[in-house]
Amino acid sequence: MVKYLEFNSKRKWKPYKKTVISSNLLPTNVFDLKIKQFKRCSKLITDHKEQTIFHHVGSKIVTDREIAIVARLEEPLVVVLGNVLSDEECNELINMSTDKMKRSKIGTTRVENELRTSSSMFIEESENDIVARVEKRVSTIMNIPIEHAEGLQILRYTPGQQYKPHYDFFSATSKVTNNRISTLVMYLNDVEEGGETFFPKLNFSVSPKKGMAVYFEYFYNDQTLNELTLHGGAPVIIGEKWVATQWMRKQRVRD
Ligand SMILES: O=C(O)CCC(=O)C(=O)O
Ligand SMILES: [Fe+2]
Repeated sequence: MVKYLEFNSKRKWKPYKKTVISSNLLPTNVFDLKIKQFKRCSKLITDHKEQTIFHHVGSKIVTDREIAIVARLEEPLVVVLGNVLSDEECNELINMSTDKMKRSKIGTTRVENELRTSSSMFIEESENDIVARVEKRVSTIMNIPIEHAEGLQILRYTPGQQYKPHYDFFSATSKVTNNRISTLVMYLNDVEEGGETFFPKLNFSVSPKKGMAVYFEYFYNDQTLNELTLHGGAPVIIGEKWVATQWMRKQRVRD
């Protein structure tokens, strides 16, 4: 009898006993052997996983609302979340921003650039009760104190507008010392067609849905994991797309 490991319902590796198949006897069930190989491989992967900022497990995050963990990719960590914002909060964020929209400015130099063709604006910190409530919730979800948060950025895309693949962190050559470490993109409306947030290196995309969000982080020691978070906003085909993006920095940016 030999001890094997299996992943139990509480996400813990538990030993279990199984009779070993003698090496000079071919297993009658090849599928059984494949399962054993898979278990050994997945144990190796788990052992080498890097620590993440996002610490929530299971299917829920309890804040002032109950957030649903809908799907997750482990490394790099990309999490799809449901019920992040109420309809009222989405509508209010859109209304607040509509009048203030300017052509998007991107990067540290804040120049206009074809990388992003949407319009955007930053919401001042805790501009009203709704913003303060959303920021608090976002800080709980992202597991980072609100002092590390840039102001919420609101983006509006009309048909044909997009955000080409990019990294949210600044490159080593940019000389930014307090870099970004994680992102939460919240969808403020339903888009009739197009506008997916896509991760070309992961072959993964998320369709916008009002109140839902996608979270990802890029604070890994292994730079290749950070670079797998390349992402963009696909062109909107029909309708409009509104998102609120929260970027978190390694060190505080507010008092
Ligand atoms: O619009 C999207 O889906 C992505 C937005 C984004 O990448 C960002 O705001 O950094
Ligand atoms: Fe981005």
